[in-house]
Amino acid sequence: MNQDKLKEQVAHEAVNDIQDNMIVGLGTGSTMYYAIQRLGERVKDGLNIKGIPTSEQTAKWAQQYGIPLTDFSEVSHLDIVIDGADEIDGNFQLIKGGGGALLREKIVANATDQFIVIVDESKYVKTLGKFKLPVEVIPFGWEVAAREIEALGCEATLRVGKDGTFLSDNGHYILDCDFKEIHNPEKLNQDLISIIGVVETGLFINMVQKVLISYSNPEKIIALNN
Ligand SMILES: O=C[C@H](O)[C@H](O)[C@H](O)COP(=O)(O)O
Repeated sequence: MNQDKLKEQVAHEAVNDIQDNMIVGLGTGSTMYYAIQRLGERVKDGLNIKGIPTSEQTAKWAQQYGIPLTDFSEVSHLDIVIDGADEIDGNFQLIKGGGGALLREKIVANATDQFIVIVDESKYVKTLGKFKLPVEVIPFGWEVAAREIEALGCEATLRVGKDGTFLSDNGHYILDCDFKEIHNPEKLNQDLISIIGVVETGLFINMVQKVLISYSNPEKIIALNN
């Protein structure tokens, strides 16, 4: 089975957890696309929910599929948040931000006690770090922040988009940091966040309640509860 099919299956499974009257955090990325599409079908069939999107792209898809949206001016707690990830390890620690949405994703994930992560088998790893860790930084003086980040033991590359330097939805830059292997994600997160100019990191530490992983051979979805 190809990776897109695995993403679709795990996304559909997660959407089964959504019930009437819930406030739902909607993550970002290609796996979430399938969840948004499926959720839109359920809304069409009468499911009454409101979503909070974690990116402009997700907001567009939600509108396209007829999902009513709300925001933090109306809501302070979310009943459930569903999101993809770039890597997850056996301790439920995550790397996110491959799509640049890590800051809003972390704000939304922090506002629930039901943060559900959906991944295909390729994202479930023994040690985090093969995927370059996205770190969101203020554009002014980003070079200084990058040098301090590199002093922690990585190579930090400024992300480039199709129109030049990539800008997050919040108007910030993203540094993709190649640590190779991250053995103490909690400490690294602390060290990074204490650097002036760093807005947020793609390390999601002790935030996940449940992960759903789709496998191809044999075909199955495994749920791990934290
Ligand atoms: O910024 C993007 C998000 O953190 C995504 O959740 C992550 O990159 C996974 O995306 P995808 O489902 O496209 O692999």
